[in-house]
Amino acid sequence: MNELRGLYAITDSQLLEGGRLLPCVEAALRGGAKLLQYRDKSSDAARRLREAEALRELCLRYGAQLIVNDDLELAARLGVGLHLGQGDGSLAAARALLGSRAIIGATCHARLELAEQARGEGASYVAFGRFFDSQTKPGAPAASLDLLEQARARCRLPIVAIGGVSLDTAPALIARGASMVAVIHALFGVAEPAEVERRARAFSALFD
Ligand SMILES: Cc1ncc(COP(=O)(O)OP(=O)(O)O)c(N)n1
Ligand SMILES: Cc1nc(C(=O)O)sc1CCOP(=O)(O)O
Ligand SMILES: [Mg+2]
Repeated sequence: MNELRGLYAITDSQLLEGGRLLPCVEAALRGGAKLLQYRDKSSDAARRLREAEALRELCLRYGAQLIVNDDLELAARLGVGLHLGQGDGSLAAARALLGSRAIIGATCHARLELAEQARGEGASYVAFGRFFDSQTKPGAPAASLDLLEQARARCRLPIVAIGGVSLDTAPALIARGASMVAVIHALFGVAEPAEVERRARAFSALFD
């Protein structure tokens, strides 16, 4: 499995509507994204399956890993990774179903004890946030850079930082111990795939 370090791109159905999903995701992968999360809150199961299959194919082509948000059944059907928030179901059950090689991530907000628990239940990475103002999820609980430093010191899993991550804010997160930065708006909130690729390259270069 690839090292969990670098850009973690997360899709957004509103930002990527109108046929933009695949060209913009391909641009992010061309720009070096290592993980791609399919985050779609709709209940259109047929479309979700179709889109996730297409994303799995793209990830395969670019050597990246696909993670499905929230939906254990879809992740199991496609044989890909899964991200679970608090309240999205049992991490231990997901690990049992997806197997030891699957990448499974857990939302820990700003709480170190949740990271410890997630590690015990088989998480591959822990995600903390939101670190900055987020256009995508403005109401997510806030986390501080100090928390990130404490997590780095105490937590033996790769750490994902999320929430308001931009090319301006990412360097501080990486300096304080983030293994990956998870980005929606600052990556996909632009019109042209070429600009998505440029931004992905710039995020990826922060990890060199
Ligand atoms: C990498 C990463 N970190 C955190 C989240 C948030 O998960 P959750 O709290 O379950 O919220 P939703 O994304 O489901 O709205 C995430 N998706 N990815
Ligand atoms: C999906 C999500 N979860 C968060 C958390 O803090 O758990 S913040 C967030 C949104 C991230 O999008 P953007 O890069 O546009 O801020
Ligand atoms: Mg969730």
